[in-house]
Amino acid sequence: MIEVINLTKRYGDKKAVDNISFKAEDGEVLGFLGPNGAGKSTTMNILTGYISCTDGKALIDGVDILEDPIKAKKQIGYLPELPPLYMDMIVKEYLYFVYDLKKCKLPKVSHLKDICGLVKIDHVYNRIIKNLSKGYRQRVGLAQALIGNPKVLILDEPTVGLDPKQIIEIRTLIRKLGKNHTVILSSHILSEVQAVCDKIIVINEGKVVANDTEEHLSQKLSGEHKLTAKIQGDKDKIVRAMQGIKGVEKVICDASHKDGVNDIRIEAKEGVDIRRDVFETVVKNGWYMLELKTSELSLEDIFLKLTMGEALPALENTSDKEGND
Ligand SMILES: Nc1ncnc2c1ncn2[C@@H]1O[C@H](COP(=O)(O)OP(=O)(O)OP(=O)(O)O)[C@@H](O)[C@H]1O
Repeated sequence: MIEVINLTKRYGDKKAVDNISFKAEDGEVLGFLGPNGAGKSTTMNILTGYISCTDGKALIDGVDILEDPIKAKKQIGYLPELPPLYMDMIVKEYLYFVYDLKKCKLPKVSHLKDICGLVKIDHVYNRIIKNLSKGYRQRVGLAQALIGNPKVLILDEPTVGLDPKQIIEIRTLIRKLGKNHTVILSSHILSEVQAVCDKIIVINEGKVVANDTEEHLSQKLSGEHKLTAKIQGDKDKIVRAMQGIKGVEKVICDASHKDGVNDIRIEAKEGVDIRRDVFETVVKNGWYMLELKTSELSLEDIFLKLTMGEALPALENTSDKEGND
Protein backbone atom coordinates (compact mmCIF):
# COMPACT_ATOMS: atom_id res chain seq x y z
CA MET A 1 0.00 0.00 0.00
CA ILE A 2 1.17 3.53 -0.74
CA GLU A 3 0.13 6.43 1.43
CA VAL A 4 1.03 10.03 0.73
CA ILE A 5 0.20 12.44 3.53
CA ASN A 6 0.32 16.23 3.12
CA LEU A 7 3.31 16.05 0.84
CA THR A 8 4.92 19.31 -0.19
CA LYS A 9 8.03 19.99 -2.27
CA ARG A 10 9.34 23.50 -2.64
CA TYR A 11 11.97 24.76 -5.07
CA GLY A 12 12.74 28.21 -3.67
CA ASP A 13 9.41 30.04 -3.60
CA LYS A 14 7.76 27.61 -5.99
CA LYS A 15 5.72 24.69 -4.69
CA ALA A 16 6.16 21.89 -7.23
CA VAL A 17 3.94 19.72 -5.02
CA ASP A 18 1.53 21.46 -2.68
CA ASN A 19 0.16 19.54 0.29
CA ILE A 20 -1.09 16.47 -1.56
CA SER A 21 -2.52 13.35 0.05
CA PHE A 22 -3.69 10.10 -1.52
CA LYS A 23 -3.66 6.35 -1.01
CA ALA A 24 -3.21 3.38 -3.31
CA GLU A 25 -4.50 0.17 -1.76
CA ASP A 26 -3.09 -3.32 -2.25
CA GLY A 27 -3.96 -4.72 -5.64
CA GLU A 28 -5.02 -1.35 -7.00
CA VAL A 29 -3.80 0.27 -10.21
CA LEU A 30 -3.73 4.01 -9.68
CA GLY A 31 -3.40 6.38 -12.64
CA PHE A 32 -1.50 9.58 -12.08
CA LEU A 33 -2.54 12.18 -14.62
CA GLY A 34 -1.65 15.79 -15.09
CA PRO A 35 -0.46 18.34 -17.63
CA ASN A 36 3.21 19.22 -18.06
CA GLY A 37 4.68 20.77 -14.94
CA ALA A 38 1.82 19.54 -12.72
CA GLY A 39 4.16 17.81 -10.27
CA LYS A 40 3.90 14.16 -11.36
CA SER A 41 7.63 13.47 -11.69
CA THR A 42 8.36 15.30 -8.45
CA THR A 43 5.84 13.09 -6.63
CA MET A 44 7.23 9.92 -8.26
CA ASN A 45 10.76 10.97 -7.37
CA ILE A 46 9.76 11.45 -3.74
CA LEU A 47 7.92 8.12 -3.66
CA THR A 48 10.94 6.28 -5.03
CA GLY A 49 13.27 8.00 -2.58
CA TYR A 50 15.18 9.83 -5.32
CA ILE A 51 14.52 13.28 -3.84
CA SER A 52 13.33 14.37 -0.42
CA CYS A 53 10.16 16.29 0.35
CA THR A 54 9.96 19.64 2.12
CA ASP A 55 7.02 18.58 4.25
CA GLY A 56 4.71 15.62 4.75
CA LYS A 57 5.24 11.89 4.43
CA ALA A 58 5.29 9.10 1.88
CA LEU A 59 4.72 5.61 3.26
CA ILE A 60 5.48 2.50 1.22
CA ASP A 61 3.74 -0.46 2.80
CA GLY A 62 3.72 1.48 6.05
CA VAL A 63 7.42 2.43 5.92
CA ASP A 64 8.42 6.10 5.65
CA ILE A 65 10.65 6.46 2.59
CA LEU A 66 12.71 9.17 4.31
CA GLU A 67 13.06 7.47 7.70
CA ASP A 68 13.93 3.99 6.47
CA PRO A 69 14.75 4.30 2.76
CA ILE A 70 16.38 0.88 2.39
CA LYS A 71 13.42 -1.00 3.84
CA ALA A 72 10.93 1.11 1.89
CA LYS A 73 12.85 0.76 -1.39
CA LYS A 74 12.87 -3.03 -1.06
CA GLN A 75 9.10 -2.83 -1.58
CA ILE A 76 9.34 -0.69 -4.72
CA GLY A 77 9.85 -1.79 -8.29
CA TYR A 78 10.46 1.27 -10.45
CA LEU A 79 10.30 1.58 -14.20
CA PRO A 80 11.36 5.09 -15.20
CA GLU A 81 10.27 6.55 -18.53
CA LEU A 82 13.63 5.51 -19.99
CA PRO A 83 14.29 1.99 -18.68
CA PRO A 84 17.69 1.78 -16.97
CA LEU A 85 19.15 -0.83 -19.33
CA TYR A 86 22.72 -1.66 -20.23
CA MET A 87 22.47 -2.04 -23.97
CA ASP A 88 25.57 -4.19 -24.46
CA MET A 89 24.53 -6.81 -21.92
CA ILE A 90 22.46 -9.84 -22.77
CA VAL A 91 19.09 -9.98 -21.00
CA LYS A 92 20.18 -12.77 -18.64
CA GLU A 93 23.39 -10.97 -17.69
CA TYR A 94 21.47 -7.75 -17.03
CA LEU A 95 18.83 -9.42 -14.84
CA TYR A 96 21.55 -11.24 -12.86
CA PHE A 97 23.25 -7.87 -12.39
CA VAL A 98 20.06 -6.19 -11.10
CA TYR A 99 19.39 -9.21 -8.87
CA ASP A 100 22.80 -8.71 -7.25
CA LEU A 101 22.39 -4.93 -6.99
CA LYS A 102 19.09 -5.40 -5.18
CA LYS A 103 20.70 -7.99 -2.90
CA CYS A 104 17.73 -10.21 -3.65
CA LYS A 105 17.46 -13.27 -1.42
CA LEU A 106 14.93 -15.25 -3.48
CA PRO A 107 16.24 -18.34 -5.31
CA LYS A 108 17.95 -16.72 -8.30
CA VAL A 109 17.32 -19.09 -11.17
CA SER A 110 13.68 -19.89 -10.40
CA HIS A 111 12.81 -16.29 -9.43
CA LEU A 112 14.20 -14.88 -12.69
CA LYS A 113 12.57 -17.68 -14.66
CA ASP A 114 9.18 -16.84 -13.12
CA ILE A 115 9.58 -13.15 -13.95
CA CYS A 116 10.68 -13.85 -17.52
CA GLY A 117 7.67 -16.11 -17.97
CA LEU A 118 5.37 -13.42 -16.60
CA VAL A 119 6.64 -10.63 -18.86
CA LYS A 120 7.20 -13.07 -21.74
CA ILE A 121 10.88 -12.56 -22.42
CA ASP A 122 12.05 -16.19 -22.04
CA HIS A 123 12.80 -16.51 -25.73
CA VAL A 124 15.05 -13.40 -25.78
CA TYR A 125 16.87 -14.33 -22.57
CA ASN A 126 20.21 -14.76 -24.31
CA ARG A 127 19.96 -11.84 -26.71
CA ILE A 128 21.83 -8.53 -26.49
CA ILE A 129 19.49 -5.82 -25.20
CA LYS A 130 20.38 -3.26 -27.89
CA ASN A 131 19.14 -5.69 -30.56
CA LEU A 132 15.68 -5.98 -28.99
CA SER A 133 12.64 -3.99 -30.14
CA LYS A 134 11.47 -1.12 -27.95
CA GLY A 135 8.55 -3.23 -26.71
CA TYR A 136 10.88 -6.00 -25.58
CA ARG A 137 13.25 -3.52 -23.94
CA GLN A 138 10.27 -2.23 -22.01
CA ARG A 139 9.48 -5.77 -20.90
CA VAL A 140 13.06 -6.19 -19.73
CA GLY A 141 12.60 -2.90 -17.84
CA LEU A 142 9.49 -4.34 -16.20
CA ALA A 143 11.38 -7.54 -15.39
CA GLN A 144 14.08 -5.59 -13.51
CA ALA A 145 11.34 -3.76 -11.58
CA LEU A 146 9.84 -7.11 -10.55
CA ILE A 147 13.08 -8.55 -9.16
CA GLY A 148 12.76 -9.06 -5.41
CA ASN A 149 8.99 -9.34 -5.75
CA PRO A 150 8.24 -5.78 -4.53
CA LYS A 151 4.72 -5.01 -3.33
CA VAL A 152 4.62 -1.68 -5.13
CA LEU A 153 5.29 -0.93 -8.80
CA ILE A 154 5.85 2.61 -9.98
CA LEU A 155 5.68 2.96 -13.73
CA ASP A 156 6.45 6.24 -15.46
CA GLU A 157 4.84 6.54 -18.90
CA PRO A 158 5.29 2.80 -19.53
CA THR A 159 4.01 2.71 -23.12
CA VAL A 160 5.61 5.84 -24.59
CA GLY A 161 7.10 5.13 -28.02
CA LEU A 162 5.60 1.66 -28.44
CA ASP A 163 3.55 0.55 -31.44
CA PRO A 164 -0.19 -0.18 -30.94
CA LYS A 165 0.30 -3.96 -30.61
CA GLN A 166 3.08 -3.51 -28.04
CA ILE A 167 0.94 -0.95 -26.18
CA ILE A 168 -1.92 -3.45 -25.85
CA GLU A 169 0.50 -6.16 -24.67
CA ILE A 170 2.13 -3.94 -22.04
CA ARG A 171 -1.28 -2.70 -20.80
CA THR A 172 -2.52 -6.27 -20.48
CA LEU A 173 0.61 -7.09 -18.55
CA ILE A 174 0.15 -4.11 -16.22
CA ARG A 175 -3.42 -5.17 -15.48
CA LYS A 176 -2.14 -8.64 -14.66
CA LEU A 177 0.58 -7.25 -12.40
CA GLY A 178 -2.04 -5.07 -10.72
CA LYS A 179 -3.68 -8.19 -9.29
CA ASN A 180 -0.70 -8.88 -7.05
CA HIS A 181 0.92 -5.47 -6.67
CA THR A 182 -0.04 -1.91 -5.89
CA VAL A 183 0.69 -0.06 -9.12
CA ILE A 184 1.09 3.67 -9.69
CA LEU A 185 1.19 4.57 -13.32
CA SER A 186 1.97 8.05 -14.52
CA SER A 187 0.71 8.91 -17.95
CA HIS A 188 -0.30 11.71 -20.27
CA ILE A 189 -2.33 9.24 -22.28
CA LEU A 190 -5.91 9.37 -21.12
CA SER A 191 -7.01 6.22 -22.92
CA GLU A 192 -4.22 4.34 -21.20
CA VAL A 193 -5.36 5.39 -17.76
CA GLN A 194 -8.91 4.53 -18.75
CA ALA A 195 -7.88 1.08 -20.00
CA VAL A 196 -5.65 0.10 -17.12
CA CYS A 197 -6.42 1.96 -13.90
CA ASP A 198 -8.93 1.32 -11.12
CA LYS A 199 -8.64 4.84 -9.79
CA ILE A 200 -7.46 8.15 -11.19
CA ILE A 201 -5.63 10.98 -9.51
CA VAL A 202 -5.53 14.23 -11.43
CA ILE A 203 -2.84 16.62 -10.34
CA ASN A 204 -2.66 20.24 -11.44
CA GLU A 205 -0.26 23.00 -10.34
CA GLY A 206 1.02 20.76 -7.58
CA LYS A 207 -2.41 19.98 -6.13
CA VAL A 208 -4.64 16.91 -6.30
CA VAL A 209 -7.78 18.14 -8.05
CA ALA A 210 -9.51 14.76 -8.35
CA ASN A 211 -9.14 11.32 -6.83
CA ASP A 212 -11.80 8.80 -7.82
CA THR A 213 -12.82 6.17 -10.33
CA GLU A 214 -13.38 7.42 -13.85
CA GLU A 215 -17.07 6.55 -13.60
CA HIS A 216 -17.54 8.52 -10.38
CA LEU A 217 -15.57 11.48 -11.69
CA SER A 218 -17.66 11.53 -14.79
CA GLN A 219 -20.89 11.36 -12.81
CA LYS A 220 -19.79 14.00 -10.31
CA LEU A 221 -18.59 16.43 -12.92
CA SER A 222 -21.39 16.04 -15.39
CA GLY A 223 -23.85 17.26 -12.76
CA GLU A 224 -27.26 15.88 -13.57
CA HIS A 225 -27.53 12.32 -14.66
CA LYS A 226 -28.76 12.53 -18.21
CA LEU A 227 -29.86 9.75 -20.52
CA THR A 228 -30.72 9.69 -24.18
CA ALA A 229 -32.84 6.85 -25.52
CA LYS A 230 -34.36 5.67 -28.78
CA ILE A 231 -37.67 4.03 -27.90
CA GLN A 232 -40.20 2.58 -30.32
CA GLY A 233 -43.79 3.08 -29.12
CA ASP A 234 -46.44 5.72 -28.50
CA LYS A 235 -44.61 9.03 -27.90
CA ASP A 236 -47.04 10.57 -25.41
CA LYS A 237 -47.33 7.38 -23.38
CA ILE A 238 -43.56 7.00 -23.30
CA VAL A 239 -43.05 10.58 -22.09
CA ARG A 240 -45.71 10.19 -19.41
CA ALA A 241 -44.31 6.88 -18.20
CA MET A 242 -40.77 8.25 -18.00
CA GLN A 243 -42.01 11.29 -16.06
CA GLY A 244 -43.48 8.85 -13.54
CA ILE A 245 -40.10 7.26 -12.71
CA LYS A 246 -38.83 8.20 -9.26
CA GLY A 247 -35.99 10.74 -9.47
CA VAL A 248 -36.79 11.91 -12.99
CA GLU A 249 -36.92 15.70 -13.33
CA LYS A 250 -37.32 16.30 -17.03
CA VAL A 251 -38.37 14.28 -20.09
CA ILE A 252 -38.09 15.74 -23.59
CA CYS A 253 -38.91 14.11 -26.90
CA ASP A 254 -36.46 15.58 -29.42
CA ALA A 255 -37.83 13.79 -32.46
CA SER A 256 -40.42 11.21 -33.50
CA HIS A 257 -39.61 9.19 -36.60
CA LYS A 258 -41.97 7.55 -39.11
CA ASP A 259 -41.26 4.05 -37.86
CA GLY A 260 -42.52 5.03 -34.39
CA VAL A 261 -39.05 5.49 -32.95
CA ASN A 262 -38.73 8.47 -30.57
CA ASP A 263 -35.55 10.24 -29.48
CA ILE A 264 -36.10 10.83 -25.78
CA ARG A 265 -33.96 12.80 -23.33
CA ILE A 266 -34.41 12.03 -19.64
CA GLU A 267 -32.81 14.03 -16.85
CA ALA A 268 -32.71 12.66 -13.34
CA LYS A 269 -31.75 14.20 -9.99
CA GLU A 270 -28.00 14.34 -9.39
CA GLY A 271 -26.66 11.01 -8.21
CA VAL A 272 -29.81 9.04 -9.11
CA ASP A 273 -29.23 6.14 -11.49
CA ILE A 274 -32.49 5.54 -13.39
CA ARG A 275 -31.18 3.25 -16.13
CA ARG A 276 -32.75 0.09 -14.76
CA ASP A 277 -36.12 1.78 -14.16
CA VAL A 278 -36.16 3.22 -17.66
CA PHE A 279 -35.40 -0.17 -19.15
CA GLU A 280 -38.01 -1.90 -17.02
CA THR A 281 -40.68 0.66 -17.96
CA VAL A 282 -40.02 0.09 -21.65
CA VAL A 283 -40.25 -3.69 -21.31
CA LYS A 284 -43.35 -3.56 -19.10
CA ASN A 285 -45.22 -1.47 -21.67
CA GLY A 286 -44.24 -3.68 -24.60
CA TRP A 287 -42.18 -0.93 -26.26
CA TYR A 288 -38.76 -1.50 -27.81
CA MET A 289 -35.54 0.04 -26.50
CA LEU A 290 -33.26 0.54 -29.50
CA GLU A 291 -30.59 2.61 -27.72
CA LEU A 292 -29.87 3.90 -24.21
CA LYS A 293 -26.89 6.14 -23.52
CA THR A 294 -25.69 8.23 -20.61
CA SER A 295 -24.37 11.64 -21.52
CA GLU A 296 -21.54 11.57 -19.02
CA LEU A 297 -18.23 13.26 -19.67
CA SER A 298 -15.37 11.45 -21.34
CA LEU A 299 -12.05 11.26 -19.54
CA GLU A 300 -10.76 13.91 -21.95
CA ASP A 301 -13.56 16.25 -20.87
CA ILE A 302 -12.84 15.55 -17.20
CA PHE A 303 -9.14 16.17 -17.64
CA LEU A 304 -9.69 19.46 -19.46
CA LYS A 305 -12.29 20.56 -16.99
CA LEU A 306 -10.09 19.89 -14.01
CA THR A 307 -6.88 21.29 -15.41
CA MET A 308 -8.01 24.10 -17.70
CA GLY A 309 -11.71 24.70 -17.06
CA GLU A 310 -11.66 27.75 -19.29
CA ALA A 311 -11.32 25.47 -22.34
CA LEU A 312 -14.87 24.26 -21.76
CA PRO A 313 -16.94 27.43 -21.34
CA ALA A 314 -20.19 25.48 -20.86
CA LEU A 315 -18.73 23.83 -17.78
CA GLU A 316 -17.17 26.88 -16.17
CA ASN A 317 -19.68 27.21 -13.39
CA THR A 318 -19.17 23.71 -12.14
CA SER A 319 -15.38 23.81 -12.42
CA ASP A 320 -13.85 21.70 -9.71
CA LYS A 321 -12.69 23.08 -6.42
CA GLU A 322 -9.47 21.70 -5.04
CA GLY A 323 -9.73 19.15 -2.30
CA ASN A 324 -12.77 17.29 -3.58
CA ASP A 325 -10.85 14.03 -3.31
N1 LIG B 1 14.92 20.80 -9.71
C1 LIG B 1 13.99 21.72 -9.90
N2 LIG B 1 14.22 23.02 -9.63
C2 LIG B 1 13.26 23.97 -9.78
N3 LIG B 1 12.01 23.71 -10.21
C3 LIG B 1 11.71 22.43 -10.51
C4 LIG B 1 12.67 21.38 -10.37
N4 LIG B 1 12.06 20.22 -10.74
C5 LIG B 1 10.80 20.53 -11.09
N5 LIG B 1 10.59 21.86 -10.95
C6 LIG B 1 9.32 22.57 -11.21
O1 LIG B 1 8.29 21.94 -10.48
C7 LIG B 1 7.08 21.87 -11.23
C8 LIG B 1 6.61 20.43 -11.30
O2 LIG B 1 7.53 19.70 -12.13
P1 LIG B 1 7.39 18.15 -12.46
O3 LIG B 1 8.57 17.77 -13.30
O4 LIG B 1 7.14 17.41 -11.22
O5 LIG B 1 6.07 18.13 -13.36
P2 LIG B 1 5.47 16.95 -14.23
O6 LIG B 1 4.03 16.90 -13.88
O7 LIG B 1 6.25 15.73 -14.06
O8 LIG B 1 5.64 17.50 -15.70
P3 LIG B 1 6.07 16.69 -17.04
O9 LIG B 1 4.89 15.89 -17.41
O10 LIG B 1 6.32 17.81 -18.00
O11 LIG B 1 7.27 15.89 -16.71
C9 LIG B 1 7.39 22.49 -12.58
O12 LIG B 1 6.96 23.82 -12.56
C10 LIG B 1 8.90 22.43 -12.68
O13 LIG B 1 9.39 23.48 -13.44
